Formats: sequence, structure tokens, C-alpha cells
Amino acid sequence: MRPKVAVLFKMKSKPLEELKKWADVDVILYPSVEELKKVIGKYDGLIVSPLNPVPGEVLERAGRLKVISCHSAGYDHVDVETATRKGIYVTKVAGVLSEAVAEFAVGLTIALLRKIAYADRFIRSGKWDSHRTVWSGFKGIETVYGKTVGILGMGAIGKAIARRMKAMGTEILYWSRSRKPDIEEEVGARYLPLDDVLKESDIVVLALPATKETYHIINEERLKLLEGKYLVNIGRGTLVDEKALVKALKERRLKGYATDVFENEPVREHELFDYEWETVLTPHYAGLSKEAMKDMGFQAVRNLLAVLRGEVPETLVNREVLKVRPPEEVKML
Ligand SMILES: O=C(O)C(=O)CO
Repeated sequence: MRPKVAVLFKMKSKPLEELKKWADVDVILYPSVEELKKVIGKYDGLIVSPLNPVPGEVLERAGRLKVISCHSAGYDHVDVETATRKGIYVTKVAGVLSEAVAEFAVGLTIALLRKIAYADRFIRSGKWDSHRTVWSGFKGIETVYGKTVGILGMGAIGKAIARRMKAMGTEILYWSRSRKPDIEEEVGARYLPLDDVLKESDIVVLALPATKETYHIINEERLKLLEGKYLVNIGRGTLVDEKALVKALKERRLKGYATDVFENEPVREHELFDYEWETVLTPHYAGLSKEAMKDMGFQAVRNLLAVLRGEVPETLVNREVLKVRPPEEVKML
């Protein structure tokens, strides 16, 4: 029997075609949790994006589901604990979007310090009447060159950010779960305890995954260490206590915040919208380049098919699932 697979977002057509060679595929664009609960029982596999929450209440109804393939490096939108208990394999993609996301992190940093997004809105709203308006209105613009950049999280994305930042004439500090001698050697990055990175950097870039340990890692206390500095987030919204962050902006302690991610996405209204000069806000699309999306699509499809073939993909997130349901019990291709 051909497996039945649901893709819950608009995946690129080439990887989708590849998937269709092996499985009967339904594309259901961004279903709500309630909608997903109604149909989940029909599927052997799911391919999901970070904007497709798959909570435990959905998985409890997933009678024949064998695999959830995340079309992302992050997998915090899936209840992995429940998936594991139910013998559902969860996979992620790796190595295919680091360059795209790192490039975006640098873009956000430059936009934040040089006020590029602000300036774009300024000119479009017809306010550019003279050079004087710009010179007197655009005060306190800073270069990235010459700054100290602290990177929290030195995985593939963190390293790709470090290389780019170094090339822009910055010093690199970092904190990560483990030391990374390769990047220390390559760009002279210095490993420091987390709070020291915050104290000694001018710009802090968050490139951490969302886990229990990293939840609100930038909280009220740590924001005090960021006085007069910039914060950039391409990790996950939950890394930052947004309420405390807004307070720090309001009290002019934090100089600026650029983020691609939010505690609750999608975002239609947010207190951060009031800080036009101090923030750059983008809708969780750092990985959305044509090249990265195609590579991610193929890897997500390969991961899903590997599980259905009774193989163990390298990027399996929940290895404990192998004890709950061994690969030969999942195999249907
Ligand atoms: O891959 C991910 O987890 C992303 O959020 C890409 O932006």
C-alpha cells in the first residue's frame, strides 16, 4: 500500500513531485489544530513548517502516523515527547539553510545599526524634503565595523554568522553548550560564560534552538547586561522575554532589537511596532531563499521516505523512539 502523506505548507514543486512518486500526497495549507485533529488519523507521514504547530492533542489522534518530517532546523513546534511515546519518528533538516539564515542575521544587524528599514519607510512616506531633515533626524547611526559581536549558539548557523561578522571587521565572542575549537581557530572567536558575552559585546546575536533550557534565556536580569547594546534574534521568539524586552526599549536601556522570530507567530499586532527607530521586524523567513527552500524540501522528503523505508535518518530528532517502535515496524516502502 502506498503511504499517505500530508504536507501542511507550500512546499517547492520539485521536492513535492519527488514525494508524489512514492506516496499519495495531500497538501493542506496551514490547518488549525482543530482541523488537523479531524484528518490526522488518515496519514502515515506529515511534512511541516515552523508555522504548523503539532501539539500532543493532535498526536493522540494520529492512529497510523509514523513520521513527522520538519521542513526546518527547529522542531519546537512539534510535541516531540508525545511523538516519541507514540512511536512517531521526528526528523529535522540540517546543513541546508545555515548560509541563508546567517546571511539574514547579518542583514538584520546592518539594517538595525544603519536604520535601513526605517529609512525605506521614511522615503516612501514622502518625508525626504532636504538633506537637513535626514542629517538632523537620523541621529546615532553606527557602523557594524569595529564592534564586538557576541553569538549565543555556535552550531552550523552560529559559525556561518561568525565567519561573515569577522569579514566585516568585528571581534567575535561566543557562548554555546560546548566549545568549538574549529571556529576559535578560524575566526579567532573567544569562548566566554554566557553573562560575560553579554557584558563584553556591542551586538548580541541569538542563534540558539528553542528548548526548555533556552526558554527566556534573555530575561529581565540579562537585559540589564545589554544596556546600550543591540540584540539580534534569528533563533526563536521564546529565547527572549518579549515583555521585559519592550520595557528595556521603553526605558532606553536596550539600543535596538532586530528579530525574525516572535514568541507567538504569526504577529498582527505587537508592542514592538511602536519602536520604529529601535527595531527591525521580519516575519520568520530567514531560511526562505529559493536555494535553501529547494534543498530543505528535498531533505525533508528524503527524511520522511527514509523512515517509511525502515531506515534511520541522520537527522532523527528523537532517537529514543527507536526503542518504542523499531524501524522494521515502521517500514512500509
Ligand atoms: O529552519 C528553521 O527552524 C527556521 O526557522 C528557518 O528560518
